[in-house]
Amino acid sequence: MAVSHPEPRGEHLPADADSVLKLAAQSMFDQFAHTAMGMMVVDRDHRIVWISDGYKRFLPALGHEESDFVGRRVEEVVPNTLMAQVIDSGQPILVDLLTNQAGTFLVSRLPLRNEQGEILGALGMVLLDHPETTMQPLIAKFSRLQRELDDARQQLAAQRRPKYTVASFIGAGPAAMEVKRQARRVAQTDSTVLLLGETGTGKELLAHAIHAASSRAARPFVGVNIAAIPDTLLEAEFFGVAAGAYTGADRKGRDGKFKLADGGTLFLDEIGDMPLALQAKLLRVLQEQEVEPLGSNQVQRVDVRIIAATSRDLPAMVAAGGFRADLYYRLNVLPIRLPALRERLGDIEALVEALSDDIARRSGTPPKSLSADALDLLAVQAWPGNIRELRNVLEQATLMTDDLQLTSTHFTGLGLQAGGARRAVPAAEPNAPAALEAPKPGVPSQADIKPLPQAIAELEIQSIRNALAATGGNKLQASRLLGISRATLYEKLPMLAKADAAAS
Ligand SMILES: Nc1ncnc2c1ncn2[C@@H]1O[C@H](COP(=O)(O)OP(=O)(O)OP(=O)(O)O)[C@@H](O)[C@H]1O
Repeated sequence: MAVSHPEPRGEHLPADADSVLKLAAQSMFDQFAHTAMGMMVVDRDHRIVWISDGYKRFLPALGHEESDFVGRRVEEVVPNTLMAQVIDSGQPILVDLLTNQAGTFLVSRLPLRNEQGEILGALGMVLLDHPETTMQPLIAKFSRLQRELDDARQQLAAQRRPKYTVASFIGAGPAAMEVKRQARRVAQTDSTVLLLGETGTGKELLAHAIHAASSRAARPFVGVNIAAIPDTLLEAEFFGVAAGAYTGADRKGRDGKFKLADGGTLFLDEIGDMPLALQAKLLRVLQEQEVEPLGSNQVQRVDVRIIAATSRDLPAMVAAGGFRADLYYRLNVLPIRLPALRERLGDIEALVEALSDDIARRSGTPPKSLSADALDLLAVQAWPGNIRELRNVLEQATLMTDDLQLTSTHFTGLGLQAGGARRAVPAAEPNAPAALEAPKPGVPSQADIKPLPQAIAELEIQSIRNALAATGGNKLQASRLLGISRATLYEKLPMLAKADAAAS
């Protein structure tokens, strides 16, 4: 297309390419600064360092004043912005629509680099502040999609909101009070916390509580049970997968747990089960606060507080070469040891009350009280599975009867014995047919014969129960005894709960 230009008067363009480019860049910037509705500059830590005068008029709608806007991380004060993505990826977003409570805007975002090409930050421009008038159909569709996305994000945030506070950790004895004191103290810091204790002592509950009491409470709490994920998938689960790195389900790329927990807390449950190769990578992430998704050669900055937990003896694992010493010291900054239930039996009554209320609320049944002899019986048990086991026993006793008060008989029926020992309870058979003929001594009667799939399933359930009982609930040890992977054991655990429910 021929364009007629007025005859240049006076100065000409500089002759060398470098100067021409500099001139072009300067002119473009001046032009944009003039015509754009607003501009902002953000540094590589996502903090806003400058906004133009034009931008300031959006501040009231965003709910901020200049003094509490400049200096903040852009994603905290501009909902739905992609400035952070531009900085982290180094890729510009030349034209985009941004919608938030201040309106819908046509925006452009460019990374800012130094002469070595390193990212220093990004420049954001609001090109048009009422694009709906000129781009109506596109905007309508975009606004609908954005609303749907906001709803989905809110639902996700609600799911990730902490479920427990420090007050949810029931117990008023000295051991429980000390745990709560330590939890409140570490919540005030941003350091790594290591929760140590047997299975079922409340490590996950406490991790939620520490997050809820910390300055990160409004940001996500993301939990990963390392023992439940096959080793081959752990790396992708932690660090994510870059788009295009794989075919199939991960083709579009996927954020890892570190990224999902950005700004919040990442709970690494069963850290003692982490394979050695991944321990080295985790250590690097903790030191650098940067992750590199699989199949990408770009790092993403993350700001994550780690709470790790284990029921295993980490110093012994370090000594045996199964856990890296450097990672152990990195994690063991603020250790909290959770007492086993048998070390705080004085809390049983308070725990029973809180757990019974919770069971009643969840099952929609009236809350049940416990007689004194029932409490005495519970107080002499060893509780290898700790509070989780206490809860399961209460749940089974509650579902077994309509009585509003549970007595010791309800619990002896479940195998609990006065001396604290356990009697094996045969699995109930609600649909067992009546005996067809009198059994001959030494020969099984026909009524004893079960369909093979049922017999196999029962044997499987019983073997898993035995392995868990023999290892005090340690799933890794139990899976080793059974000769199956931890992941397979976790897949099978719901069968046990189903069998319990069917038996009661
Ligand atoms: N102090 C407590 N007060 C009330 N409930 C508790 C307490 N401790 C644990 N629980 C309950 O016991 C169950 C097990 O707790 P949790 O999952 O936190 O234990 P854990 O130590 O993380 O177990 P694991 O090591 O097996 O993952 C949960 O239902 C939890 O709510």
